[in-house]
Amino acid sequence: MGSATEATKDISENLLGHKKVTVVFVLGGPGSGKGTQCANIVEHYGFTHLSAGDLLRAEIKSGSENGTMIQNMIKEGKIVPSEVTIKLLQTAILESGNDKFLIDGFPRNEENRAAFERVTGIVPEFVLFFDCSEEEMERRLLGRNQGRVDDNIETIKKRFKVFVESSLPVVEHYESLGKVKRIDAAKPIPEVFEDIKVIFSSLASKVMKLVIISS
Ligand SMILES: Nc1ncnc2c1ncn2[C@@H]1O[C@H](COP(=O)(O)OP(=O)(O)OP(=O)(O)O)[C@@H](O)[C@H]1O
Ligand SMILES: Nc1ccn([C@H]2C[C@H](O)[C@@H](COP(=O)(O)O)O2)c(=O)n1
Ligand SMILES: [Mg+2]
Repeated sequence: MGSATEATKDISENLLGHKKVTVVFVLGGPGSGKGTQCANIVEHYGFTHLSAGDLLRAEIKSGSENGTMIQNMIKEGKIVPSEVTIKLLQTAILESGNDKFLIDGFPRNEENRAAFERVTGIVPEFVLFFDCSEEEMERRLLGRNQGRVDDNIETIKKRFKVFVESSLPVVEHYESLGKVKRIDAAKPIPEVFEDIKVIFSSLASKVMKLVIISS
């Protein structure tokens, strides 16, 4: 029964306001394929995908007072202050109507991580980490063609530096807690998803067991 109790704690004891939620952080370098695979996970496992970068880009488009600051930071490959990004994530979670979320590209640094835990009380179920070489990520970003202001070689180099210096320590933090599930993201898209399916199918059966135990 020990493991069932632990699983209950992990899945249920995070609260956002009065809402209980399950969160998976999806981390990896720029262009490692996070967004691509989140779309697959949503389709198969019913999660809501919240990309911190997409939320920030939507904030720029909305004409918000923070828009210019966000735009400049994204162009420079810098990380936007946590309070801005967390507010966007909190609003999206509360408005979603869902109770399970893929939070993609967040937390990006220690400040993001600590502030999110402090403000929301949410501890991730696990971290899905996309492991990919810079050479491959650079090739993908330069071929992405989605009109992003940061998909140019100058900004890409800056984003890689920020990733190594600020984001990898967050992954190491979760690794020390035994929470990281590492994916070889250099494989072709369908093969990466096959590896991801193993992880999410086992999460789904863990949740099913919990439902049976508690009913
Ligand atoms: N496994 C893969 N093999 C080859 N190309 C891929 C793979 N996964 C994604 N791509 C392509 O690489 C590009 C970047 O993918 P995606 O946008 O999913 O990355 P990301 O990790 O979300 O990047 P960012 O952090 O910049 O948002 C896209 O053009 C996508 O089609
Ligand atoms: N937690 C975050 C996530 C993203 N940003 C900014 C800086 C990133 O370079 C940019 C693009 O993000 P992506 O779409 O690549 O995940 O958005 C941030 O400041 N903080
Ligand atoms: Mg993305």
